[in-house]
Amino acid sequence: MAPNDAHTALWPAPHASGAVDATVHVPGSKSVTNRALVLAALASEPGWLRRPLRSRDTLLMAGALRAMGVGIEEGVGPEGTGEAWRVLPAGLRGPATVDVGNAGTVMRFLPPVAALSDGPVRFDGDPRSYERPLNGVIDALRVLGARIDDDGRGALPLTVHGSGALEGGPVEIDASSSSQFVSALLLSGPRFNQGVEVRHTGSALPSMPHIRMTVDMLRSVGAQVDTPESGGEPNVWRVTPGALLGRDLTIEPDLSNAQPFLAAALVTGGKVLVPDWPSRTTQPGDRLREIFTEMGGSCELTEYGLVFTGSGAVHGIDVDLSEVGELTPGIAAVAALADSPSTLRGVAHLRLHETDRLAALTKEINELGGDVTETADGLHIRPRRLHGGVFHTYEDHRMATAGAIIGLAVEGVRIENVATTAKTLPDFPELWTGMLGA
Ligand SMILES: O=C(O)C1=C[C@@H](OP(=O)(O)O)[C@@H](O)[C@H](O)C1
Ligand SMILES: C=C(OP(=O)(O)O)C(=O)O
Repeated sequence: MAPNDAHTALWPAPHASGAVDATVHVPGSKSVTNRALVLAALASEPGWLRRPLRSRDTLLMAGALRAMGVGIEEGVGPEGTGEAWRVLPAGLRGPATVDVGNAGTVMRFLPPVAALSDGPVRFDGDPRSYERPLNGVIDALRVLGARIDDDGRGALPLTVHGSGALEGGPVEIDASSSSQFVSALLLSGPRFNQGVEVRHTGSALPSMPHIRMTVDMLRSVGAQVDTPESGGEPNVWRVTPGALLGRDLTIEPDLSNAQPFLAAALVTGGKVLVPDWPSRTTQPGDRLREIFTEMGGSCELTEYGLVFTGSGAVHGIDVDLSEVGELTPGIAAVAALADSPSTLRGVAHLRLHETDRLAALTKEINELGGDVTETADGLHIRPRRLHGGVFHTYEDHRMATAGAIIGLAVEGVRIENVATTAKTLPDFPELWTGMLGA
């Protein structure tokens, strides 16, 4: 295949001839892997990441940290089992160049790290990365003492002129367009001279579980973090300055990437086991147990993992997805196959994700004969009999997996650029056909 053919190639989405019955080993979490890499890079001693996700977003994060002088070596892990990365923190260096691709975690989490380096760090990325909001991070870093050159749009490309340290202290931001602004400032906060106090001042903050993930992971490497939940003021997070420990961390499976496989059990009336589903987690994908149960399935968390079983019936749902926005494309796909209408709410910020997900889902499901309308903050989905056709993906991994869910139930769906799943799940086509026993 010529280099650009992958972008226009059409993948015939497999149609399920019966109920699926499979065990699917889902690779590590993108959000946990990229936080673990940042925290290990900022630590005062080496650490291990076991079973890290190796996908475009996490390889970009590792590459960027290496460019700033951090050692990230291939290893087999302290017990000699499983793939692992050994992270060797070092004085952060500039000049360096960072390619963020279209990874929200890389473009938001790394400018604060770059502010701690001893020289200029240039950030650039895919065309879409220029359109994704970064103003919360840029403005906050300037208030906290950083020098940043950008073109004044509050977005990429930009250069952070690191001076070896950052003063830190209190800062107000409007993070209503992305929770990643808050996570970004908290993750590097222990290394700022005064730590950091982040006060969110805008309208509702999305993706709260991802902020809890940031706080949990900071605490697990020894940081002191005060949060609204720990008795602090609403919308205020405070991180005390201090050294971070190097940890030996095993990365949980990516529960948002487990979504299409659970959806397969739901829409085919089958059964899927996802091994190593954590019994306690901050990942938003854990909410699927409740959401897909309401949509017609049932699940059991066993010693082997999560067993999700479809009943043969798929019901519509009325749900606020503001906390778990990244689950929207997969839920919309299932809702398009349901026996009653759905309303998905609280996700206006998805217009600023990998693509405008509300517009993309509406257009692509309707082009297969569906009846979806956009609302101010979500989607109305009235199920209709769908037909085959091309499902465009707009370089959005979750559009590709949403199209694959529909393809299970609708013959003749062809997914454009299924390779875009490499952002977080490079093995998707193989895992999908493996699940179907093909
Ligand atoms: O911090 C994270 O790892 C993420 C936070 C969320 O971002 P938004 O708050 O921008 O939706 C989520 O959608 C994204 O997939 C991952
Ligand atoms: C919104 C997402 O990614 P990002 O980390 O690029 O924001 C996502 O994975 O659904």
